Amino acid sequence: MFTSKLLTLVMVVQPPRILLGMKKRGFGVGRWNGFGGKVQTGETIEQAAKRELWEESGLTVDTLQKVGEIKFEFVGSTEILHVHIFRTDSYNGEPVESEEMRPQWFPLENIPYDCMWPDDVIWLPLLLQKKKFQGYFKFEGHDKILNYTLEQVDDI
Ligand SMILES: Nc1nc(SCCc2ccccc2)c2[nH]cnc2n1
Repeated sequence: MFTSKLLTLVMVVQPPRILLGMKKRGFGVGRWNGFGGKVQTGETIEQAAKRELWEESGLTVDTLQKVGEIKFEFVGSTEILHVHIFRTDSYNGEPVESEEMRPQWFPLENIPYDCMWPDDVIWLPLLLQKKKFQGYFKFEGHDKILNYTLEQVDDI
């Protein structure tokens, strides 16, 4: 019996650069990632994505593009992480460090995949090509992908 946990992830992309945050604590600590977290009761997934982006980076956005959904299973856990992934090319404000994240711009030609979740190198190129996708990754621990599926979709 698996339960599902709704999470958001926002990738801020302004070619030729991408804004990532170094996770300072909690789940995924020590890895560069987009900005996101849990969906709270009473908010939509998109509202949660905008809230988490603001809380973690200080940025506000008018619009987010929904680009993907990935479900993550971790061996030994009955909780599936259902991550809704968004992209934005425009924002208001300037990135500021938070308790959770230290933001930094990276050239798209030099994304620090070695210091990110190991699945990111598989799906992030689709986001950068403005494709829409749906995926499933099964992890053993936080470093080893046992198997995965990833497909492009027309609508997400
Ligand atoms: N890129 C990426 N992100 C996540 S969790 C994203 C959602 C999240 C969860 C908790 C705090 C902040 C953000 C991953 N999990 C397994 N592979 C992964 N890849």
